[in-house]
Amino acid sequence: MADGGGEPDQLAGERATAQFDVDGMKVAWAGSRHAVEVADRMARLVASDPVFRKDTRTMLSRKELFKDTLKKAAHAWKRIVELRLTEEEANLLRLYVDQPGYVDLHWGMFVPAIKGQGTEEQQKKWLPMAYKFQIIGCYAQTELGHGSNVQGLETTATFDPSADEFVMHSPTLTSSKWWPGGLGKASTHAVVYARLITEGKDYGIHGFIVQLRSLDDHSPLPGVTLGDIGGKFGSGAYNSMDNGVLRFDHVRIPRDQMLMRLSQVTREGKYVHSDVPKQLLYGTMVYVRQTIVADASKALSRAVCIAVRYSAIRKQFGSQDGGPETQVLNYKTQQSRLFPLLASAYAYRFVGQWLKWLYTDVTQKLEAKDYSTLPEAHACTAGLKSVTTSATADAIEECRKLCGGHGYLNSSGLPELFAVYVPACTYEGDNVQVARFLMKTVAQVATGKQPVGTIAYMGNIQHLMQCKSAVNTAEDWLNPAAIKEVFEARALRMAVNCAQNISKAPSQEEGFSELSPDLLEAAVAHVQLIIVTKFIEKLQEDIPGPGVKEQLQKLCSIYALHLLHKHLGDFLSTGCITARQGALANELLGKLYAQVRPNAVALVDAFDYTDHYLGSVLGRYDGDVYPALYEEAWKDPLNETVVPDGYQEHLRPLLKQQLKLSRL
Ligand SMILES: CCCCCCCC(=O)SCCNC(=O)CCNC(=O)[C@H](O)C(C)(C)COP(=O)(O)OP(=O)(O)OC[C@H]1O[C@@H](n2cnc3c(N)ncnc32)[C@H](O)[C@@H]1OP(=O)(O)O
Ligand SMILES: Cc1cc2nc3c(=O)[nH]c(=O)nc-3n(C[C@H](O)[C@H](O)[C@H](O)COP(=O)(O)OP(=O)(O)OC[C@H]3O[C@@H](n4cnc5c(N)ncnc54)[C@H](O)[C@@H]3O)c2cc1C
Repeated sequence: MADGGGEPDQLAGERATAQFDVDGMKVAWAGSRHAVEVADRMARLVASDPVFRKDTRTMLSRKELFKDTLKKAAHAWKRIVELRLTEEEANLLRLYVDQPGYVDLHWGMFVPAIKGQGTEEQQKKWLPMAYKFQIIGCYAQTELGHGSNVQGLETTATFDPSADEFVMHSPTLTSSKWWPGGLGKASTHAVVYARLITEGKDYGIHGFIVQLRSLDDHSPLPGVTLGDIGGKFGSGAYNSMDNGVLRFDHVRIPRDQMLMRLSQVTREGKYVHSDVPKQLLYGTMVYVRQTIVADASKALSRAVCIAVRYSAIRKQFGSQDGGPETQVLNYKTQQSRLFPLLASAYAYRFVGQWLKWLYTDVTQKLEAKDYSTLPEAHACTAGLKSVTTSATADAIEECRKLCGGHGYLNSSGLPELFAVYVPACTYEGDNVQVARFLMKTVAQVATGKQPVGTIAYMGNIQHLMQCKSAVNTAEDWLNPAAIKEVFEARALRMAVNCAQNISKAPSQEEGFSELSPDLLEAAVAHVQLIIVTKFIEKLQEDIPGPGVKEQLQKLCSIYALHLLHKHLGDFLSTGCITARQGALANELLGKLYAQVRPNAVALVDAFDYTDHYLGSVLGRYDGDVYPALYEEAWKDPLNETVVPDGYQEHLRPLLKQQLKLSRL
């Protein structure tokens, strides 16, 4: 037993109570036995390499942190090349290095933008250089004056037929590119979004590949002003990233650096639009939003892993007769706050896996010039991105609170995790696009068109507008069909209500604007239905391993029923359930929490995170929390001297003066 009541063996005891096969759950979480093996190997590779240490990261100055990020990125690349890692392995290695940096944007947005919007010829020219890191790229879309409103961007790319070149220019202060990651200090190139002007006409926003820095000495090219936009929220955290500012003063680039898959400018300056839909301009955002959903489950599962393990270690208050103190995980309030987050981590994981499949499917269809599923892919990625990121940010903060005071220490890993994660709510936009898609679908259903995919349920309008839930006992809520029906009815009724109210407005745009808060709620209901449905569908698959499916069934019920409890107002006001049925759902939740309790530690073990990746003294696998907390404190630079800097100037004179006064 450790000093002061911490019991490392406590977690071994917790693991012994698990009622399922943890290895089987690891496979369900990772997606396949192969995925577990690769992830495990890459996580250990990173954890055992001293260059990837991150335990003092929050104590570094911004400059030190940035240099450390450059070092880690270069070292990661060296290992990738030396070990001839596959793309899958390399992606995982970067994930476990766990330090935001220019490489995220290079691989995550620059390369996909060229792949999605470049012609075959352009891909052949630029991608090999990007793949070998002969150039470093970023994605320069947002400006000081406009972020969400992409059509409002002001940077211009004016074609000069006499030189066969585009002239890139920043005409106003607000047209300065502002925010792009990797732009400030690292990138040599960018995909820049600018208004295309040719033959005196403005054709709107298009993408251009622009070289920004010399490949010899990294200095900005003539006419290019570059810098970092300054420190960001939290210590360590996203400050490792050089989010940047960029201005152009009549910078010339060759015509063939306009990304020309969607539209072209001819040698004479004629603008030609191809048969590819113009929405593909936003294709990189669909791609990256899909990865952001997958990242949500990673961030959430890390926070939950820390909070569950620590809650099993931490004890507060004894029994009335002076018996042993209670693990805080045994408090019903702790369970009712923590277990829905545990269930959400699994729910987001499975919806993320499905979304990856959807994206791959859409990409294959686009290659075959079938654009029919693009609107649904856009709505799903935008909606899921928005719902999962905001819930995850809230959940990380909730996990911090669930760890009490120690959760507020940097060494718990939770403050930095929150600070790194929270901008995910902001970048890549909000939910309004989903609502537009829903309103279009409602209008199409009214004309008799049968919707497909995630909106197929809307075709069942006759039933869903009128049905009443048949739930009569708490256990009836264990039936996935009962859950699905009420989530579908709620989402459809909220969408139809919005459509009806919009139709009463003087114009559709006014209706949209007036009802946008309600539209947002309808969009959230639709997205929550998708998450619940994909979890239920996952359970229809063959899931090997004793007890694994049973645990997932419990988590699925918890995920859905906690949403029902949280949004009870929606379910009641749309008449989908009665107050009694709502109370029964809550009753079942309490029972499910008790059933999850003995499995909680094993359920977070199934995430298979190394202590390095978790980066938390509270979430250690061995549970030896108190000695680690104690040891971490002494590493703080403030403890380098016993008497602090500043004592002679500010403390000593004060104390002496007070002493003199008291002697008077
Ligand atoms: C690697 C990890 C780190 C990530 C770092 C983050 C990087 C970034 O932040 S990059 C910058 C991201 N920027 C944004 O996300 C901007 C957010 N803004 C939006 O999404 C806006 O709503 C935006 C741009 C779609 C509005 O576009 P605009 O053309 O004015 O609007 P709109 O008329 O609504 O849309 C036009 C059509 O395109 C469709 N559409 C919009 N977006 C997409 C899309 N991504 N894919 C397919 N179709 C789309 C709409 O549904 C609409 O279709 P229809 O005409 O059939 O109704
Ligand atoms: C850490 C970080 C990294 C980033 N990386 C990149 C990058 O690599 N490349 C890049 O180009 N950009 C990047 N961005 C920029 C990011 O994409 C934008 O911040 C984002 O799109 C939001 O735009 P904005 O900041 O202008 O907010 P605004 O659009 O000004 O939004 C402010 C508020 O207004 C609301 N709002 C805006 N329009 C509407 C509307 N039509 N209806 C209702 N409400 C609305 C928003 O929801 C928000 O609440 C990054 C941002 C961050 C924070």
